[in-house]
Amino acid sequence: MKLIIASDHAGLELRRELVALLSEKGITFDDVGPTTNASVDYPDFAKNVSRAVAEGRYTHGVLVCGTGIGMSIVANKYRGVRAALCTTEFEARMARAHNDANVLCLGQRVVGLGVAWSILEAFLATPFEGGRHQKRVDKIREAESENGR
Ligand SMILES: O=C[C@H](O)[C@H](O)[C@H](O)COP(=O)(O)O
Repeated sequence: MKLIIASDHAGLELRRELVALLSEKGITFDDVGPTTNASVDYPDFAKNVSRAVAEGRYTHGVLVCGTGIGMSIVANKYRGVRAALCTTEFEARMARAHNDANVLCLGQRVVGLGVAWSILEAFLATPFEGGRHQKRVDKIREAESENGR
């Protein structure tokens, strides 16, 4: 697993807390900012992470903004990126097991640290089930091709 994480200003605090927990647990990652809480545009950070996952430089990405919505909208524009906005651990497990999601989006203004950490842990620990879900993921790829992504 190769993990990359970023946020905007509205997700900065939660990102910092998650990054501290990842380090504590010995999980390696690259944190690509931002480094100050100055207001920034979430698409700029979503693009960096999504491009890195789309190009195969990272296997998993995490994006945090105020709601997680803007980040997920941008991330899902990238071919090969399956971004899931999760507010519960169950959603994170399903996003991995059924959808083979490779980018997790979180909202700092929506979930607290405890819930966010349980979501992230589930996201990182749950394997894709394959089987009947594989052909559905293949159809997502077909949809990307149809739309010129
Ligand atoms: O989907 C967008 C995100 O939630 C942004 O983090 C949010 O829109 C930023 O809002 P503001 O500029 O008011 O902090």
